[in-house]
Amino acid sequence: MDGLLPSSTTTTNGNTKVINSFFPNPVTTTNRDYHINTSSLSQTPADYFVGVLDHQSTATSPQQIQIDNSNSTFFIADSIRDELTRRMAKIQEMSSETINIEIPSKVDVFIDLIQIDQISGASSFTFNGMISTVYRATNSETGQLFCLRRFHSFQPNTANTKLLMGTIESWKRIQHPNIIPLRQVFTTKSFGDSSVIFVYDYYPLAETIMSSYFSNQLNTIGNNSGGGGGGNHSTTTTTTMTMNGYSTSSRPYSQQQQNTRKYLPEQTIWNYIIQISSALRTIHQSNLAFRSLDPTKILITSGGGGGGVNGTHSNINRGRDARVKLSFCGVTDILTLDSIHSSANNHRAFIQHLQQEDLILFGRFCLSIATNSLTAFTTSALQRDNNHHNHNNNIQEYIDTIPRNYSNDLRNLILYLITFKTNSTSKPRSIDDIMPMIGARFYMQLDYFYLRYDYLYDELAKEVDNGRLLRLLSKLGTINERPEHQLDPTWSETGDRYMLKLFRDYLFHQCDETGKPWLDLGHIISNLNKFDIGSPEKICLISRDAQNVIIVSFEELKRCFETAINDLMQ
Ligand SMILES: Nc1ncnc2c1ncn2[C@@H]1O[C@H](COP(=O)(O)OP(=O)(O)OP(=O)(O)O)[C@@H](O)[C@H]1O
Repeated sequence: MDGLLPSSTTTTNGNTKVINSFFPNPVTTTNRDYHINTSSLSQTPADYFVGVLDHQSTATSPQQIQIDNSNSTFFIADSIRDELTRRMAKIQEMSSETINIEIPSKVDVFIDLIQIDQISGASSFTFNGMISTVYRATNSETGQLFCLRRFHSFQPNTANTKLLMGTIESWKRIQHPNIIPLRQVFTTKSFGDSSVIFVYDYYPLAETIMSSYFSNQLNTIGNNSGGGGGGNHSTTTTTTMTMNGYSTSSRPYSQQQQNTRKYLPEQTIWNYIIQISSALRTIHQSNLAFRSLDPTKILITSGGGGGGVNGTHSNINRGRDARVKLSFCGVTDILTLDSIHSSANNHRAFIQHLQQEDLILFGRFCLSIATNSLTAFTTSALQRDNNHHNHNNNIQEYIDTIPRNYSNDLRNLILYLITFKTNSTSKPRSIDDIMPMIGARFYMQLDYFYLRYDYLYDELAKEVDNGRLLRLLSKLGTINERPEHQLDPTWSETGDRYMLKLFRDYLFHQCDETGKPWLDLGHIISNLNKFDIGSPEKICLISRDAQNVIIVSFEELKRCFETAINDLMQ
């Protein structure tokens, strides 16, 4: 129904009048009545082509009940439609610009590979000396889209295939709303080298936290290791930085201009904390560690624009309904296979150590978003490894800035996560420890998401109705004027199907008194609804040459329609 403007309505004495919405100069509806009653039957046939709109308040379809003075009661809210439309456009993007001779036409079962985010024009990511490239691809067997992360020139470790397969299976089993699931891992020579491909679910328009919040700071890393606050822009376009063991290429200056946001609302930070901690909890409970927690590996998959619970834009709610997901799951484990340990005890201790590292990285991540400083993440990452004392001093500077903008609770949570305990006798921390620190904010965020859920459900209901009408119209279009049935009496101009053709004219091809096309979405929708439910109400159908006039009920039309569509489907 997109593209058709909705009708507005007025209600007088229990009658709802749908006012022409479709065209700028609507025909006045006051004197129009499409209900076939004795008085209307006395009209001339031509009168029936004049606009006909008048809903009784005892409307029989949900669509009629929904109609009111506002467009938003008729169609899904603009903010949701915008986001979904942009997603669809992204999905359908098959741009010729991205045709790249280095990309094979088929990799395993995947076709139509398009490199995602070719920001610097080159593969931007290295891990353990391996270059990584991310593609969107279509599974040729199912038509589903996936995200393929390829590591170039991979030498598989054949020493422990059982452990490798076990690790892959453990990651594939993880299902969580804040984790992008790993579907498959395979090696391929399709790119002309020996590559390993990690297959993940694809999220159109997903944006990394890095590009969403920190792209304007990338070039300052390395030059600026002081206290919190965003850095100045540099006009350099190809700086390379190292973060958490990975090297990344920075964005061009034009891209850095996009996100110059100051401090995030505290609720948004708690929103991220709740979602990411929940993901880590599931990973840790599965005896695994994420090992890659940094701003480039956390994706905002929806709601980053701050639509708000009811679709209204507000800065206060910016990011409050953002959905975040951890990407890159399993990569470190599978590529390094460094979890090979002879005894079960060693293995447990090793995983526990990695989980502690996850908590520290999580703390650094929270610190960086709370201070709006990528340096808070990278400095602490580097300095912790080099010198604990300096590390603590510099981190303290960042932590001290938190209460200027946020609660002590947030500060304490970050401090708890970030504090690196060297004492091997101290009890290992668990992600569950932070639950009491989040406290009642869980409820606040949950309430917020429930409200959003209810709102989205209501919006969905409108489109369900529109979807029903689209299916009805598709069937009607399929039946009408099929050339191969021209000689078949049941399909001919005198048969049952003829009425459906006249009904099509009745819906779409009416003219006003002056012979001008009369277009009204309300007329179309209300009559389609009556047709769909097979209302006993009658209408008058007139042939184009005005020689045939047929009085028929919607019920009868529906019977013709069902017979016709059943015939076609056999
Ligand atoms: N599952 C996914 N669905 C959709 N897009 C994804 C998915 N995983 C990653 N992406 C997108 O692919 C792009 C590249 O991902 P990557 O993890 O390499 O991030 P990056 O910011 O380019 O990091 P780096 O600079 O370290 O390479 C990012 O724009 C990210 O949003």
